[in-house]
Amino acid sequence: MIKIGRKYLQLGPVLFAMFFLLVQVVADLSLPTLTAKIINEGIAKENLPYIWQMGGIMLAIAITGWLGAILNVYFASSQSQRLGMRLRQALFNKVSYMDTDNVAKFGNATLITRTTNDVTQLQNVFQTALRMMMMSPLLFIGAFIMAWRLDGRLTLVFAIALPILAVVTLINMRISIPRFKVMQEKVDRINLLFQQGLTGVRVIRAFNRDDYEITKFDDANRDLTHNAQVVFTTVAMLLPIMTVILSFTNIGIVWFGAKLIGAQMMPVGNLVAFLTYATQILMSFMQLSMVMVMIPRAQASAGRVSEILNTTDQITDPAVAEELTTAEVSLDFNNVTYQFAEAKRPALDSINLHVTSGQTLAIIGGTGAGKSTLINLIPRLIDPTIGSVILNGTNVKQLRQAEVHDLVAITQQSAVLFSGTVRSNMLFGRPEATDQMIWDALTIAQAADFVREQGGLDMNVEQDGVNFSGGQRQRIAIARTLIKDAAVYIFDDSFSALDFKTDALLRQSIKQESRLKSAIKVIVAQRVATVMDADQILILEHGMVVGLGSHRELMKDNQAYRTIMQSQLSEADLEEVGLNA
Ligand SMILES: Nc1ncnc2c1ncn2[C@@H]1O[C@H](COP(=O)(O)OP(=O)(O)OP(=O)(O)O)[C@@H](O)[C@H]1O
Repeated sequence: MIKIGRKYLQLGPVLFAMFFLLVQVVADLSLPTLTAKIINEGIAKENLPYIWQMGGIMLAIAITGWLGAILNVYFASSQSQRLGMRLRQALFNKVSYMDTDNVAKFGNATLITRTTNDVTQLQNVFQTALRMMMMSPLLFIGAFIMAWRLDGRLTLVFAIALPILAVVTLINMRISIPRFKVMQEKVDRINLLFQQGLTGVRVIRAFNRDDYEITKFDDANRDLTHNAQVVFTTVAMLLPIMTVILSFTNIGIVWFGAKLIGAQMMPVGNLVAFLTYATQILMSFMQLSMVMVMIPRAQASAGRVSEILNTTDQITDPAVAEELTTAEVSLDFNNVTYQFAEAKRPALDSINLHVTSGQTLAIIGGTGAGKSTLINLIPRLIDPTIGSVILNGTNVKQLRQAEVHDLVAITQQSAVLFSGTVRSNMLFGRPEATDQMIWDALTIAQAADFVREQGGLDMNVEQDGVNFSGGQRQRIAIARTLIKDAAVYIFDDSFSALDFKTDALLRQSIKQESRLKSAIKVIVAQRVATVMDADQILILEHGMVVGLGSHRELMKDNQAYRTIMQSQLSEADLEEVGLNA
């Protein structure tokens, strides 16, 4: 937590906050003594000029203290808000560049809780630190010294009151601190269930699991509520206990004070001032204990936030990046093997590929064969466990990630659209694109007609593109990939949501578009019809290459390819390609 404070707070404003706090504390501590003086010297001796003079001084001190308090709150609040703002930004930046593996390891729910809830905890504790945490010890010690100066004998009352208060506070902290610490994890769980419930709402409904999900959420919600109730009730109980202790302390002070006054050993004003100091001592002690309860929770939040900020990514820019020396487009896989961290066997095993400018590489294979893993290696979303991926003659590991991302355009398996308009989604692919360029890309992707019909480029796109059909979403996502000026265009099973005719038209348009002529196209597909006219067809099975060649070559001597053909094409189609059913 201290590290976070040192990194995100500004020294100047923090010193100002401390200074103004000191002004307030000095004012608060001097007023009771002046009250004693006014009573002892002014009221008791009926010295009106003295009362006026002292009254004026007290008013000036009160106003100074009040200004000190306002300015302290101003600096404390602006610093803690600034810390929150910068911390949220740092987290967002970190997550934006984080390895996809790390993002998956944390999970969306906790990343959101940590960026919102945990940062708010830290913001609150720093706000409190710059005020209460500094004020309470100063006030406690200061009031004790002032009370001692007024009458050392009366301070013996605290020898009874403070130990009782300390024991009560310790018990309170022992109950509340562990529960405060786990609070964030319980909020995580709520977020996770809520997110899952929202994204999976259709599946849940289709399987009639609404009650099950609702019960699960209810359990988590009750758990959080119960925990919070215990914590806050325990902390709240401090106040009435404190009031009782304070009342008994005051009774003790008045009792002994009256005796001292009766014996003419203490003036009346001192007793009045002493009572005020007693309140300040006990109140600041209680405030301090409440702050102490906040610290472990904030410490837990600081740990959770730092865990994200300190995550080391496996995929980083090289210390000295290489420059691409050629504009010649090519893609090579040299003996590439990839194994997921916890997996028993590689998802890809010894893959060798050589694709040249203008070629289309199609990748076909069953579910889990390793198709997505293979294409994720191209834009360096993951790095090979063994071997290398060479783009335009250079190992992608030697290039800056931004350069690799510039060279590769990709449409993921599930089309992701952002809330905004069709235009804003398209500009995501190419910020400087004109309307004409956008329409051209939409036309190639067979999306122009329905976009025109449904409202044009300014048509609203809702979050996740829910106001489009699956096929329409897919086509806009493809258009967004096509508008980019890239060396390699990748379509990860992106044509699966399209009907046969649109699929064929789209591939035809991509082939004819002169801008895309020299680029490499990588098409992952399940349908043979989609891959048949590719220059190279790669057949993957359990991460291994079981066939690589053109349709004609594979038809001749590749049993795996022939089997896929037989399983997918009609008898008439098989006759046409020379295969009997
Ligand atoms: N994050 C992961 N951790 C561990 N194993 C994984 C992970 N992602 C994928 N795998 C495994 O790696 C293998 C290849 O997965 P991949 O997603 O590349 O298959 P795919 O051919 O694209 O499948 P599909 O056609 O179903 O999308 C599978 O056996 C899968 O279970």
